[in-house]
Amino acid sequence: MLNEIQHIQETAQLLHTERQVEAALDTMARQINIALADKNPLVLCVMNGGIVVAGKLLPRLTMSLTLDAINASRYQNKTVGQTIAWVVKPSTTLKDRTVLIVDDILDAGITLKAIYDYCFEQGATAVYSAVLVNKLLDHEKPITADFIGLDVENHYVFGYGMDYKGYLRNAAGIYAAQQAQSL
Ligand SMILES: O=P(O)(O)OC[C@H]1O[C@H](OP(=O)(O)OP(=O)(O)O)[C@H](O)[C@@H]1O
Ligand code: HPA
Repeated sequence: MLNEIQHIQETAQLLHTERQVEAALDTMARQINIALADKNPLVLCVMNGGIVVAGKLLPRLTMSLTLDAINASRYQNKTVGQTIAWVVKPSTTLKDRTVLIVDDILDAGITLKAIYDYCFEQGATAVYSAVLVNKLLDHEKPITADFIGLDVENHYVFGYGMDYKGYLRNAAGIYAAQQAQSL
């Protein structure tokens, strides 16, 4: 496995540098600070991928807020999505709260839509979403995010929380994985 990960890392194409990602996070935070200034939001970090984005975004936010996490996993460390496994649900109540869902990537949009619906089912009054990366696909998605950092073309990407088979979430930039070879 580690040979494959090393190969993926060495052959990857850099799409957005660390500097570009940090600038995108600044812009997202500015927009969120305006939109949610007096909303006392509950920030829901979508584990695991959302952890880096949430960690980088939170110190940039200036309103009063609380933090919780949800773990809805559709890819389960693979590169093709399946049905969603609800691994962890938030421990705080969403009732009567404005929720800000924070995730690393909006790909097909199935995960975000399911979490969005879940928040309303739990009694949230308003639900916003922020994703660092929006993958450009040639078909409609069930949901769009309110705050988007960067667009990427239809590659399998990693870095800034996004994984390749569970690895490379710590890459300090956004990279496109080239086709994996049998190693
Ligand atoms: O738009 P979609 O096609 O539904 O995919 C996006 C979701 O996939 C990834 O999560 P994953 O299921 O890989 O779990 P992870 O956060 O633990 O990586 C990512 O973090 C998003 O939550
Ligand atoms: O391109 C991706 N990379 C990492 N995780 C993902 N989850 C959905 N799409 C992706």
